[in-house]
Amino acid sequence: MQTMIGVIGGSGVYQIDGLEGADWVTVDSPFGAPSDAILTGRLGGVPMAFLPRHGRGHVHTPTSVPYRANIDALKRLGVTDVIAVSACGSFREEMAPGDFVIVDQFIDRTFAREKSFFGPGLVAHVSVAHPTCPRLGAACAAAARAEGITVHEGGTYLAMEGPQFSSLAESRLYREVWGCDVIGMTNMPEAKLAREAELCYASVAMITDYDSWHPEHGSVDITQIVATLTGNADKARALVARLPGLLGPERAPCPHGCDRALDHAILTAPGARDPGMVERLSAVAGRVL
Ligand SMILES: CSC[C@H]1O[C@H](OP(=O)(O)O)[C@H](O)[C@@H]1O
Ligand SMILES: Nc1ncnc2[nH]cnc12
Repeated sequence: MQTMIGVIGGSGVYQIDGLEGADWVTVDSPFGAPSDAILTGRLGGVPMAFLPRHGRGHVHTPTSVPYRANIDALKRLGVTDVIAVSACGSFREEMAPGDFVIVDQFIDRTFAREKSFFGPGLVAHVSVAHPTCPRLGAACAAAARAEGITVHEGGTYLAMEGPQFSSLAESRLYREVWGCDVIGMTNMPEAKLAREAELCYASVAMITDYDSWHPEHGSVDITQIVATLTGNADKARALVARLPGLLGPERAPCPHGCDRALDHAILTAPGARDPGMVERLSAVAGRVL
């Protein structure tokens, strides 16, 4: 099978450079319009698709990002591996602004978003015990190291609804009681939906600030975040440029089973399935429907 890398660019990452045959394509999805057109092309001989999560010009809030349409559209284009690049606050002294963290766990505190492609008439339950792909995460870590980026492998991401940043009490709770490492507003339900769509998903958290727990840094300051974002975005683009060489054009089945997540997940009997739902899920779940 052929590799196709999908990159979801977060705050500050609205385009990537160097794609051969670069073309912004509009992809229709039964789940609505994606955040923007998708930049397609080839990098290092490997097909790539880039989608700015908030749209060019940053028009979507973390709540209004059309997560289902985005993942469905990437799947329709043939993407096999999704790299999510996201600005995050840090709960750890040693995870400093400018560092990257390869996230491997999440606590999902979002509450105002559609979290599944499935529903009445087509019910499915996938496991997200291990919501990211270790193979893809290791490639991102290797790419970061090759670029001289300080990278921490493994970390728990607290996904909050936003758009306001956390209170001091919330920040302390997430850090001291729940043991989280970073905080952001967008990787959930994105990671859950990628798993439902049988896509390998890795999350690269780019630290912009210390959230509000840090006694010497005080409240989260958006001006400081934006200043750090610019440097982080350049590093993220350099990391992405390394991925084709690390992943290669040919792809074996995922050793962790991300691409087979739906093997036993659908509970609705074939004769009881809603034909409209089956049609809507033709890209996400077509392999097993
Ligand atoms: C720019 S600060 C808050 C904003 O940045 C992050 O977005 P993304 O994850 O898309 O990089 C965070 O989740 C908030 O949406
Ligand atoms: N401190 C923070 N909290 C939530 N999302 C963020 N994105 C960047 N910094 C953040």
